[in-house]
Amino acid sequence: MVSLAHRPFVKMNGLGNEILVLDLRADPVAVAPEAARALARREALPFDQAMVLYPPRRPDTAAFVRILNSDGSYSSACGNGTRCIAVLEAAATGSSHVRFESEAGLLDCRVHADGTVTVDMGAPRFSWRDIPLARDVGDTAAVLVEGFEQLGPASLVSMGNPHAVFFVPAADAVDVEGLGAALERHPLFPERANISFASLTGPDAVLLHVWERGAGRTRACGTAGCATAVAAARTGRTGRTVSVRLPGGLLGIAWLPGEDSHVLMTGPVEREFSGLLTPAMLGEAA
Ligand SMILES: N[C@@H](CCC[C@H](N)C(=O)O)C(=O)O
Repeated sequence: MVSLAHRPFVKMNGLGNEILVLDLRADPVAVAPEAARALARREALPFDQAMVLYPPRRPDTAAFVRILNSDGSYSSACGNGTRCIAVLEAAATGSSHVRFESEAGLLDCRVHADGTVTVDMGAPRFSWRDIPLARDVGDTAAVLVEGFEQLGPASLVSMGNPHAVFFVPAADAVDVEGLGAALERHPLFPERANISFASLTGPDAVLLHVWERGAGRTRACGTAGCATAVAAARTGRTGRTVSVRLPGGLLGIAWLPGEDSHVLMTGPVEREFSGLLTPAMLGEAA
């Protein structure tokens, strides 16, 4: 495996969701799960997701993006990370309209004058095979999860990655770590799942705490914000335009009209610092 030492990185965050950007378009190499885990250590470059940019596979995109969680596993989607790479690409090209491709499909991004970014996150998917679930559970809008019936039904949805959303009376009071870790690996979810706990705080307003697959509790998760807004609208709790407040701040989510319609996510990003990866960060001998 080729070392990543001396490659450039940019450390960013999207509402406190810690994002490491590795642009490998000029010299593409695979990022092994072990390298991701080494980089995510507290003494290296702690991140929730690494967004790794590879040369585009389609002429109408800026890059093909691979996404790694801090535990070294792969994801097909990361909303907060997509806003981060959109801002970098817009700054590099001078264009406010940027498009990427990921395993989940095309990601159309608009960078606004105030620095916020809107990403077209694609259409939610609701069938048990698409999420995926271990078996046909009937209506995925409301599913009692075995062993966790006290939480009430979960709304299950794929935003390119699997999500279970529990609507609870007080999301602030939930044991996110305990329940999230157990539910992430529940047998109902063969590819594990991102676990959200949401409370309605007003008309079309939701408070959200998230346990992320492969990263644990995070200050924000863009795809979970989308999944929660979709689940809230689908179950009649809200309309299709929802404000989602996370510990890291606010996301605006709009699910366009129609069951097959796309979800637009808007929120800010922060660029923190940049540099070159060192052997020490990668856990390699210098
Ligand atoms: N933080 C992300 C989601 C990251 C991927 C997730 N942990 C998974 O494995 O599906 C976001 O902002 O969407």
